[in-house]
Parts: sequence; C-alpha cells; structure tokens
Amino acid sequence: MAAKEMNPLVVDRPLVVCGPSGTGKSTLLTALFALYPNTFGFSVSHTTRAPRAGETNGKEYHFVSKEEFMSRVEKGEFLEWAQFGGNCYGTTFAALTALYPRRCILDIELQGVLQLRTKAPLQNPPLRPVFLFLSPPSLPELKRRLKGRGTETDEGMRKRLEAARAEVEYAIKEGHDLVIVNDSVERAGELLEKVALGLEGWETCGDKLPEFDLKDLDH
Ligand SMILES: Nc1ncnc2c1ncn2[C@@H]1O[C@H](COP(=O)(O)OP(=O)(O)OP(=O)(O)O)[C@@H](O)[C@H]1O
Repeated sequence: MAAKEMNPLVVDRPLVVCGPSGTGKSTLLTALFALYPNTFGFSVSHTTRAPRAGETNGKEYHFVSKEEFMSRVEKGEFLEWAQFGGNCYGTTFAALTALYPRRCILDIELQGVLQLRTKAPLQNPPLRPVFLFLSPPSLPELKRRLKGRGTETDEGMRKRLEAARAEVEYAIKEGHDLVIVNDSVERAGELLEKVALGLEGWETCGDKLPEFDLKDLDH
C-alpha cells in the first residue's frame, strides 16, 4: 500500500484510541506505525515507579518522585493520571505538545478518556482530541481473542472482562466520535489509516457500533 500524506488540519488533534483489552489496539497501531514510521508518536508518560534495568529517563517514561508527581498534579499539568499497584502514572499536556509535528496517538483506558474529555476544552488553546472506539465485532469474539493471546491468568481475564464491560457500556451510552469494528485486520487497518491521517471523509467513515449483549462478558 502506498503511503499517503497527513492532513495538516488534524496534526494537532490527539487521536485517542480506546476500547476493551483484547480488541486489537496494539495489533492495528503497530501495523499503522510500521507503514508510517515518522508520522505518529506515543507520548512519554510520567511515573513514580523505579526504572527497570535498561529503561532510560525520558524514553520509556519520565521517572519522577511522588512529591514531584503530586506537585504537577496540583498545577493541573496532567491530562490524565491514575494509580496502579502503589505507583502513579500519567500523561502531561506538555508530553503531547512535545511530539509535534508528529500526530499524537493516545492508547488510554476509560478513566483517562473521562479525564481528557473534561480537561481538553479547558486548555489554552483548547485541545480537540478525536475519540475513537476500537470495537470488537462481538463480545464472544473479544473473549476468544483474549484467551487466544494466552497472556492472562484467570484473575487477569476476570479484571479485563470487568473493565471491558465499563468500556462497552460507555460506548453504548455516551458514544465516541468514531467507531471502528476490528473484524478483519486489513479492513479495520485501512479505516484506521484514513482516520489517523485525516484523509478526506475521515469524520464520517466510521462503523456502526455492533449490538452487544453484556451478559456475554460474564466470566
Ligand atoms: N481482526 C482480528 N481478527 C482476529 N484476531 C485479532 C484481530 N485483531 C487482533 N487480533 C488478536 O487478538 C488478540 C488481542 O489483540 P491485541 O493484543 O492487539 O489487543 P489490545 O486491544 O491491544 O489489548 P490490550 O489493551 O490488552 O493491550 C491478539 O492475539 C491479536 O493477534
């Protein structure tokens, strides 16, 4: 496939890719980044956890103390942050701006999406993210993919399916700017390419959200 040009009107609009674990976000984004190596970027997050062997400050993460992290939180620097396993993780607005002229792609969970929705319009100038829901074709298929990946313990599966329920409920009730159903990697990948580059018609090229029966997520 020939590489296409990014629409300059969307470069400063972060593309927020959300959707349940196992939908195929990493699969599709890895393929997109391979096709367009210098066009997109993931922002570097801040964390209070200690660097692991081989990690470099400013590359995988900005490693900061708990004091510094909380002082940045108080100054309103984070577009989203959360605590996992005793450590804090978050994305600053500055980390997004630093990517320019690459378009920022954010792969974040529902809590982050909610924070970003509230905070983005209050920035000066206002930030205008595009919220994209990457949807599984069905919930039984989502379960199959998670199981098939073979990375989860029983407890991990339970947690992911619980989080998936919240993601899907939000998509049904509140909705996102766009939906892409990851049925085939090729078809979904082409749609993602169109949205990510902001090609003509990107705003209306999305799929309809499939009908879901949330009982299918019971473990
Ligand atoms: N269109 C597809 N058809 C069939 N299988 C797929 C498709 N897309 C992805 N998969 C498979 O589904 C599994 C989950 O995909 P992936 O790891 O990309 O999900 P993810 O949304 O990034 O999950 P997480 O949020 O947990 O990182 C993988 O084993 C992947 O190979």
